[in-house]
Amino acid sequence: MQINLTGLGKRYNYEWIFRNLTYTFESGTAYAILGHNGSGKSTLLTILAGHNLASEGELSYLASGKTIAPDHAYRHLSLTAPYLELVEEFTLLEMLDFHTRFKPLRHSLSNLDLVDRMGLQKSKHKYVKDFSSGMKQRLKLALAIYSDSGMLLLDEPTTNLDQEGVAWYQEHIAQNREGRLIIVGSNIQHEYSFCDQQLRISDYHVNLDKRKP
Ligand SMILES: Nc1ncnc2c1ncn2[C@@H]1O[C@H](COP(=O)(O)OP(=O)(O)OP(=O)(O)O)[C@@H](O)[C@H]1O
Repeated sequence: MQINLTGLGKRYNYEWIFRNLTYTFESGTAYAILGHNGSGKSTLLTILAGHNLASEGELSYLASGKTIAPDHAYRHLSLTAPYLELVEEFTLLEMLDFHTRFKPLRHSLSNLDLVDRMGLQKSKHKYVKDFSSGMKQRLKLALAIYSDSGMLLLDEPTTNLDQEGVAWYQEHIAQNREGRLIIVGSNIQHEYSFCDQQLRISDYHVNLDKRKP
């Protein structure tokens, strides 16, 4: 997998969030998108995921050397983000049945195998709405990490996780990163410490001072 960005820019109304972003993301590499609150990390991730449109520039996806149409990119990626909701009315097993109908799991794992990997055996018949916030986050992460996708986009992946949950995240990423393109939006070291490359979104902010005569 490869994502190529050329002169990418995004603005909301009259406010440019970033501009002139030219960058290549490649399989086998993990990237951290870094920046302070409100700097545009989530905005860039939603554009990469095809959930949001750039205001200028070009974005292209390649799989095995072939161009993928942007509206088909979702087939190759999995995403987790604080704003993405689980189906609260499902039990854990119902949630996994629903999800894996659209996105099968990697390594031919069964849904029960995934329950084991999450360490949520005792909660398999519990409604998602009754999960703690840390259990919900672990479920969201597991669905993303264990989906059979070449691109893994993780926005603030350890939100609501305690120390044990963070260790679980690090362990399962390490076991499932090989050959994949991973992009983490974060400003917390333990979320992106495994990443090979760092992209500072603030390097692409429009510096208004520079435009003054
Ligand atoms: N739909 C929207 N309409 C208008 N402005 C928006 C919209 N979404 C985001 N913004 C603005 O874009 C900027 C970047 O927001 P974004 O959520 O991408 O930042 P972030 O780096 O992910 O922040 P955080 O670390 O707080 O999650 C902010 O100023 C935000 O208010």
